[in-house]
Amino acid sequence: MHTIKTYNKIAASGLEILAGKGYTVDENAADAQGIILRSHKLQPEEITTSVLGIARAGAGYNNVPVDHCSEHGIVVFNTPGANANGVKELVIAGMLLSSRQVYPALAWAQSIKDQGEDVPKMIEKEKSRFAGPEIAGKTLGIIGLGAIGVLVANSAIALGMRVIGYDPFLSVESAWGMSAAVEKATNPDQVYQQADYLTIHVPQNDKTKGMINAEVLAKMKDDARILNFARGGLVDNAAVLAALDAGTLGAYVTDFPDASLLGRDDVIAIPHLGASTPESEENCAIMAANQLDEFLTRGNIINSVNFPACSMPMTTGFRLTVSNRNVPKMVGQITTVLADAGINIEDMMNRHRDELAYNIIDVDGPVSDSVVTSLQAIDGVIAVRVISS
Ligand SMILES: NC(=O)c1ccc[n+]([C@@H]2O[C@H](COP(=O)([O-])OP(=O)(O)OC[C@H]3O[C@@H](n4cnc5c(N)ncnc54)[C@H](O)[C@@H]3O)[C@@H](O)[C@H]2O)c1
Ligand SMILES: O=C(O)CC[C@@H](O)C(=O)O
Repeated sequence: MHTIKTYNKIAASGLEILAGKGYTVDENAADAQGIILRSHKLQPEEITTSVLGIARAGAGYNNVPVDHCSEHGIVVFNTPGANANGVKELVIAGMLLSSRQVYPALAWAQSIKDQGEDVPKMIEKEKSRFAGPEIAGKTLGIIGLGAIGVLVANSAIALGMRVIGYDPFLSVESAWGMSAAVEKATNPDQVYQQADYLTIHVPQNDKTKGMINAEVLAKMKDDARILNFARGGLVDNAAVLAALDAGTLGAYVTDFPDASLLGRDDVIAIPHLGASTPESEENCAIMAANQLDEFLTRGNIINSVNFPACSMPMTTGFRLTVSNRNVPKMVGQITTVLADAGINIEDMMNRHRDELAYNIIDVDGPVSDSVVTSLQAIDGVIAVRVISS
């Protein structure tokens, strides 16, 4: 049976699924076939040649060396939407915290602890320093209308806000789930210019890194508040600090603070708690465990970030999976090897995504080592697995 190596604290409900199916789950495993992790920044040298699949129990996978995995035919999974509600709730809290100055107000209240009977009088006298606007009637701008962005949009509408969102790759699922009251921007500037609150919910990648920079900040209202529950690298912290110092930005709420952001009343620094709820942690762990099990035991790919979705029920007791570069004549060469070995294909699925393709082939009998060697020898084939039930 397979071994799964874990990094970070993965919810027991997910690990129990794997243990219940006979997997060995071990944070010290040396030659695991699967890895489950959360925010651990996985290095290529930590991925042994035994690894077939890696499941990120969460949405963002910029801590996994995906290109390296693709080169070696390792399938990387994430758990879309599984922690979206946890993040949404903290985003709403972040808007309220930054608006009503809850953070400096609480700190001040604690600071007068030794003032004895004067405390109630001081509170009434000083409270006006911490007044702040309500969010109802204000405009929330959202960049990225995926699992989290849509939930935030719908909740903000329910709280009486006007919501304008931008997502050039809006999925059908997001469109179905989003309130019709959400206004669709055709470019991000429309969002930046109108937002009283701006929240970003996009993945961090080469195209989005540093997207909130001095140029964007210059387009925003002077008292706008920015919320970043996506990734630290999306925001240019130096530009944010300069805008806060210049009084051209109201506040910055971030789940990804670095040292430069700490110790200020106008920065609400949260230690990456967006998905730290029992519900989100369990949802992510269960989804990650089930996807890894489906892949390791049946070769089915669900919610991969580098390979195409490809799954079908096992029609025979003998299955082959082949990953290959997405170039012409691969299927022909693979099926020829099987035909030459007298192996009959009962069912087959071939899917591709960008530069990679994946084949599930159910055959009528055992596949010998020499057939596997012939398949591996085809130029463009990355990995071959034999699975039998
Ligand atoms: N703070 C936390 O604990 C926490 C938890 C979950 C997710 N996250 C982060 O939030 C991100 C979003 O999570 P999600 O579950 O909503 O992911 P998702 O994949 O469901 O949604 C991301 C959306 O961003 C859109 N997008 C991509 N590039 C864009 C661009 N340049 N401009 C506008 N939209 C763009 C996509 O089309 C997609 O709809 C994750 O990638 C992760 O980094 C953080
Ligand atoms: O595992 C976590 O706590 C954070 C997960 C979050 O950053 C994500 O991208 O899903």
